[in-house]
Amino acid sequence: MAFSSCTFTATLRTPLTPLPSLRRSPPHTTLISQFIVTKPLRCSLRLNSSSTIGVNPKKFECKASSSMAETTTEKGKGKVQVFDTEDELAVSLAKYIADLSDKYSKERGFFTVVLSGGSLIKSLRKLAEPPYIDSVDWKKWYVFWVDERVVPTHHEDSNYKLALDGFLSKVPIRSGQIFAIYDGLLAKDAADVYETYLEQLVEITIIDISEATGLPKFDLMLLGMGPDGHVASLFPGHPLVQATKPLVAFLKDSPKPPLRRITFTFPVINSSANIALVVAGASKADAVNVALGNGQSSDLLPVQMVSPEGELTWFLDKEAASKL
Ligand SMILES: O=C(O)[C@H](O)[C@@H](O)[C@H](O)[C@H](O)COP(=O)(O)O
Repeated sequence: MAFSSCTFTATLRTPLTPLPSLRRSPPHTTLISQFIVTKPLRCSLRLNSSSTIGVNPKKFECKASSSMAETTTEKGKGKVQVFDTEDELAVSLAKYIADLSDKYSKERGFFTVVLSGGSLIKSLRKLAEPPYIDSVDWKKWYVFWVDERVVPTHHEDSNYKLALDGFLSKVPIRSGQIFAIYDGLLAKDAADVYETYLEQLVEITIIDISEATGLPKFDLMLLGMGPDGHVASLFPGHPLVQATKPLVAFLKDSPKPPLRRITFTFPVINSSANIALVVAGASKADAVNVALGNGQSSDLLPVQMVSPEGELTWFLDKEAASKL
């Protein structure tokens, strides 16, 4: 990468605190030798007799659930929770995140969280309310983005602005621990700088490292999914879906506007300790059915490639699950 340390610190967003003592680490070129191709997700839903969701019990087995959700787990394939309403989904999501925050804050002294854009941010609203606003150890949080649109951070399309307005401005996370993708550079340069920044944070152990891949291992990645099954800015049929490097890539041809975006690629997404896929609304039902049910697609949907080193948990509302 063509950045001196001096350029690197100068490229940080103004609200952020630079880490001037950091030295640049070598790139991950020796660490990513091969992309681990993941199998499509399959799950087995278990429904009780009082279930109101539209799942065909012939396709799925049923088992005990929490009071608000139908919960399914199949070893290695993820946990699937279906909620009657998006509000119930948001309540459960807040508890899930708060529990992980507690675990990693105690175990590691840090909690690294990756956000996406879209409706996910609204679904985080319960974290900014009691009891979590008071009980979560917010000073341990370090926040990142899985993707960003190449627009100024005050632009309506900015994922940073979306998260700031909808979530981050309502919780006491230190501004120096919020790592936006820098908007003042060419897209490729901004992607390179962000990747270098991740390397720096791995070096000082704020971001964990995957023993399996040698890549940054985030404690929690919160992903939304588009109706076409895209996650992050990895779209069906796009070459970046199969990319093994860089860890942070740019594209100029996003099928979803805006065209120019920056995105993590699957090797780093799948090195995560935990991934939550948060999906609500009927427009997502077909893609959910391809990923979790018997639905067919001529393309491998990007969401089918989400397979973290750790735990995968789906948060679905009943509309998104309606074709299962
Ligand atoms: O920048 C983006 O566009 C997002 O990061 C993107 O990956 C988003 O998460 C999905 O498109 C789902 O968005 P919705 O939940 O709004 O459908």
